[in-house]
Amino acid sequence: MTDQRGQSELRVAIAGLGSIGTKIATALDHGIEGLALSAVAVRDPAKHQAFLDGLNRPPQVLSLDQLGDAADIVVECAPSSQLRAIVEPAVKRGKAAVVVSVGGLLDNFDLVDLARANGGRILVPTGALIGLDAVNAAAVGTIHSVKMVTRKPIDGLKGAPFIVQNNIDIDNLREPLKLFEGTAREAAKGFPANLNVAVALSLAGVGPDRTMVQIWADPTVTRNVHRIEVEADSARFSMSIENIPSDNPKTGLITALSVIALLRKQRATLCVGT
Ligand SMILES: NC(=O)C1=CN([C@@H]2O[C@H](COP(=O)(O)OP(=O)(O)OC[C@H]3O[C@@H](n4cnc5c(N)ncnc54)[C@H](O)[C@@H]3O)[C@@H](O)[C@H]2O)C=CC1
Ligand SMILES: O=C([O-])CC(=O)C(=O)O
Repeated sequence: MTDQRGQSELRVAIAGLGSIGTKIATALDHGIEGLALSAVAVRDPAKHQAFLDGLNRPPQVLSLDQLGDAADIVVECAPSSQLRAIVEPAVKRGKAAVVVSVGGLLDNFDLVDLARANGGRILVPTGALIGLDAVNAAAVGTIHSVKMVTRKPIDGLKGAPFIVQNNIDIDNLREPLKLFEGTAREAAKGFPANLNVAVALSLAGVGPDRTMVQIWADPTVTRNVHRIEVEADSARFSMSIENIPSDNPKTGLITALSVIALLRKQRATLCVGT
């Protein structure tokens, strides 16, 4: 199908139909200007059959490595352990990969070179965070420091490797406990399913080794709270966001919406924000 500008519809594939992936699939099925859902990859097809049958235009169900053939944009919404298996075949074929498990990108950064060599692209949405447009803009000048403080309810942190390895009991907390203070790179290792936002912030700004992060387990909050402070030669800004957890308590509801907003921009006539 072509639009009024003679452009053909962009085909989108989704890898992983969990809390984020199903919302993006539904939005595409309901209609995003110039885009169509062409394929999905799931771990257990039987589990998702009823959902897929309920879509107006059910996509093909393919393996992870086939998505780059069936789509122009492959959206990664799976655990970070699958990042390479999803992104590599797509960018090798010169396609775009939208990455939500952005923490996993740090250990697979050669994928950026691979994309560059093959005309592919890697797009990181703002996700569960706020204000990466301002951080991007400030980074065109000089950023002196970026600090982030994350507070999450206990369920949003349970099972994180840093907590398990250090035998920290967070189940019986009555007061906020600072679990971690360090760089975004270290945070991504210790909290791979909880701190993607810190890595996205670092890639927008001063990188994973200069972006400083605190992580608190906080039994007094019901939302995933992120506060950012940036000091730059163009501006000083503080931003905070209080995310309502989705059916996956580690994942804020706004994350899927951020990806949908990014997808809308791919073919929108009016684009607002960088
Ligand atoms: N960038 C950001 O701001 C944020 C990123 N995330 C990250 O996004 C990713 C997805 O999050 P959710 O949707 O909440 O997770 P989820 O656990 O709800 O969904 C992940 C899905 O991937 C599927 N999956 C696992 N292995 C697969 C495979 N080999 N092939 C196909 N599908 C497979 C699972 O069955 C599950 O349905 C996670 O890595 C999470 O850490 C989460 C929140 C914010
Ligand atoms: O960054 C993440 O992985 C998730 C997160 O903090 C949120 O949803 O607020």
